[in-house]
Amino acid sequence: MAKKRLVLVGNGMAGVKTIEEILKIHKDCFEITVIGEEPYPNYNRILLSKVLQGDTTVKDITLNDWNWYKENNIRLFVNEKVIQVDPNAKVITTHIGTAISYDELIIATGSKPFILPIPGKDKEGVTTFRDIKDTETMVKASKNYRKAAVIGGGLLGLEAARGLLNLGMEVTVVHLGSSLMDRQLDVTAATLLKEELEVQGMRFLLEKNTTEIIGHERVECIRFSDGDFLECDLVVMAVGINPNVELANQAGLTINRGIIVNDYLQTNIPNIYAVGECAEHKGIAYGLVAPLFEQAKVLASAVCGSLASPYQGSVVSTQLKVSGVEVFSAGDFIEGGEKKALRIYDEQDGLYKKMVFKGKKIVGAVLFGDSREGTRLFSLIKKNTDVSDTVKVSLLQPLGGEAGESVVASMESDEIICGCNGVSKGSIVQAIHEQGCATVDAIKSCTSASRSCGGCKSSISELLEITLGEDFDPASHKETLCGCTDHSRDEVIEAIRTKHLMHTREVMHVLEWKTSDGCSKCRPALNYYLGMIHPTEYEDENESRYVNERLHANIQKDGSFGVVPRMYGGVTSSAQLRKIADVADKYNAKLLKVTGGQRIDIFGIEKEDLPKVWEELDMPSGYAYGKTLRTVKTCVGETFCRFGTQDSLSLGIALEKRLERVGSPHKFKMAVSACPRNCAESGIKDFGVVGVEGGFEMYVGGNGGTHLRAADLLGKVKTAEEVIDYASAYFQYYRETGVYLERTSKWLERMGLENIKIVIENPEQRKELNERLNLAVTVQEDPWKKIINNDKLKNELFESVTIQH
Ligand SMILES: Cc1cc2nc3c(=O)[nH]c(=O)nc-3n(C[C@H](O)[C@H](O)[C@H](O)COP(=O)(O)OP(=O)(O)OC[C@H]3O[C@@H](n4cnc5c(N)ncnc54)[C@H](O)[C@@H]3O)c2cc1C
Ligand SMILES: NC(=O)c1ccc[n+]([C@@H]2O[C@H](COP(=O)([O-])OP(=O)(O)OC[C@H]3O[C@@H](n4cnc5c(N)ncnc54)[C@H](O)[C@@H]3O)[C@@H](O)[C@H]2O)c1
Ligand code: SF4
Ligand code: FES
Repeated sequence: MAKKRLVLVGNGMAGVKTIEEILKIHKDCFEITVIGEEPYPNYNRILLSKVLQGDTTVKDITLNDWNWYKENNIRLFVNEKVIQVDPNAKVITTHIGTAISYDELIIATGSKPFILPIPGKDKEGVTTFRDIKDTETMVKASKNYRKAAVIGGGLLGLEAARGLLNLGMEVTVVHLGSSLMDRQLDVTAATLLKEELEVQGMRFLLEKNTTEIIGHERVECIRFSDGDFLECDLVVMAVGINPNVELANQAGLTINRGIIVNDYLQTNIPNIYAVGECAEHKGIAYGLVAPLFEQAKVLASAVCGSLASPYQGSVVSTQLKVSGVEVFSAGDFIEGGEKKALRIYDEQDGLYKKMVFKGKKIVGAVLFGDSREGTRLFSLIKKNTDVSDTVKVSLLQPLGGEAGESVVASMESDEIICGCNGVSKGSIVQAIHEQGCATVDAIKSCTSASRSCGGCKSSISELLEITLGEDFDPASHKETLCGCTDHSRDEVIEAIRTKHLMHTREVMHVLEWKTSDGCSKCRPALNYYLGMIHPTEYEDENESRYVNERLHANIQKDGSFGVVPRMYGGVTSSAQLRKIADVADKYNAKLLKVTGGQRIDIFGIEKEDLPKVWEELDMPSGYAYGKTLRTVKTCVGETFCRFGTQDSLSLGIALEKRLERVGSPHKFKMAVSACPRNCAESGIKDFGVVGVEGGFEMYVGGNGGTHLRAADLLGKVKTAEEVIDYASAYFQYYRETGVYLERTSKWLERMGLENIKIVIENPEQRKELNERLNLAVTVQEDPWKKIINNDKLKNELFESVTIQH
């Protein structure tokens, strides 16, 4: 008997997933034809954000390559757009006249980005962000132009903006509403998100309605309804999507927003189905892959005539794919009426967690700053679990109770680990036991987990470790420096040393980086490692640093900057205070604030005024923005305090002078207290000193921030000189062995206190560490002075801002 002819229009994520599911059920049931308008085989659209951000390449996001179609006897037509369906003759026709008959037809034409219907929308330099072509347009623009405006502060707009920042552009996100990601976040989470992204260098214009795109051939600026302008030479529209129903309309299918389908994805015309973003089920057209893949499974069963369970709609969860930001949102996250919220908000550390309950059930959640509980909460929401017997706040802690315990370990077998592909913990454990999967890639091949957004990779890796126990081979789960390379941090360091590599580009070239320019993760890390290894030869690459370090000041919420001059040991003078007061008045500072590190922060300085402020202050930079020694906090000590046993002020000042300016993997905070009353809080510092009878105790690995940790005792010495000797060796050892962006609290736990002690207590090694640190110290120069004395640098960094009124 001749096989039935199955035709798929749309070679995208939902359509091809349906074909994969069909092949799993009946490999040879159909003669399959796929027609796609794009010129590529099926690729992972989700990862275009990662391509733009420089974490992967177009080559690496193919889901099914050309061979896959051949191997499965699928006829593939690319670069062809289907323009007609004749449901009576059961024939489709493409724009170049290819006519194909079908018995069953699946329409999976996805969505079209919404384009604001405003004058100038067709100008050169205006793009959407939907496919490979758009991504390439943006990458190309970033090579020749500098100022990008992203219209739309939703998931897509923010991921695009992060990518453009990584490509070196100045990026302003223009958003219509008053808070970002308004479809996924409440106002508190959106505010925290905005603050975090501003720190990363993104600018925002909220409550702005774009009315015109202005320019000759190419965009030069955009105009808003309130009369303001924003200069830009690239505009990315990310203001939502509309189901692509053009073809369905022509075919006579019933349409609302999308193509109306029933619980088996059938349209109103027999033998025609719709799946993915183009389909509308019970009034909803979904825009995330998890529900679309659920639809694909149901449709595959239905088309194959298997007993399919009906599609009943989906609860969705989202995560923003921007490194350094953890945001999670699921279900119905806005409280009110019957829906009651439970919130935890740690304002100081920027952690926010909210659950929304309706009766006995949890119906929605928002997490900011720490999204580890997202998988569990989403599972409870999806399963409609009765949580009335649970202490609700415990839902935001790992099940085992112990903070830090693995969330994955405490998950039930039927809980979902890979949200995109609907793969449970049980299925992954089964693949490990029964199919011998021992790596994340093997799990991906066997179960599809981690095949889409990749957000579940770390959980899968953890599950492998838990399940395989001693058989777990960490080498096969080697953590690479970032997605641009297969090399780990240690391998990169080794290559820099042995091959004497001297430039980030050289490292990328010699180690065959997968991206041409690296990304926001590897560039700053390479810049640090190169400087640490070749202190006297390497020339720091300012452009590889994050914005605060590049501009040597702390960017604030409103785009102005905070300036913190150095005050050794927290000691100042009336002359310094007068200068600070004068500068604050002259440059309209909005706030003068004593910081937690005992320094004065001058807030509200405009970017272009920074060099003048520094010049007039005539004080060294306090490095409040730097990955280096921040401050040495001191108590007044024996000179003034009746309890003091040591001179904490002199020691604090000496330590600060010894270690200042030298780069480290992350910020490094110190304190010296002159007695165990510990007024300088030495127990929560990276290196803290406490004066005791007959000497000093030295404490290490403390942290008073998000991951609160009491410091461990490193040892006791008799003199201030010995403290400086130990502290310097400790700092240098951290510089040499720390992973970039790893605080000492984590580093210490990774290395083990005893192992660190063996090195630091060894006089020979301590001497060598000090010598290597001396070398790094010799090349340090005050960055404020350097910029003041260099007109070129000054102009490059501090030219005026782009927003005009
Ligand atoms: C940059 C970006 C990042 C994203 N990140 C995430 C994420 O992190 N998580 C998540 O869940 N979702 C994410 N999404 C959304 C996700 O990619 C989509 O939901 C998913 O791709 C939709 O699948 P689809 O098959 O319905 O549509 P598509 O993948 O768009 O496929 C439709 C295909 O049909 C083709 N086509 C259309 N009309 C015709 C025609 N007449 N003839 C022939 N071919 C035609 C189109 O060219 C296209 O290739 C992201 C989207 C983008 C753009
Ligand atoms: N990480 C992820 O899950 C992810 C990433 C990217 C894209 N996506 C999906 O891709 C699709 C498209 O994303 P999106 O962000 O464009 O859609 P969206 O609808 O989620 O967000 C669009 C945003 O643009 C704003 N907006 C609307 N009109 C505007 C105007 N005139 N000026 C300024 N802002 C305006 C809206 O308020 C909204 O916040 C969505 O389905 C999304 O879920 C998901
Ligand atoms: S730590 Fe001791 S010496 Fe220092 S101020 Fe406090 S009480 Fe005085
Ligand atoms: S959660 Fe997206 S691939 Fe697993």
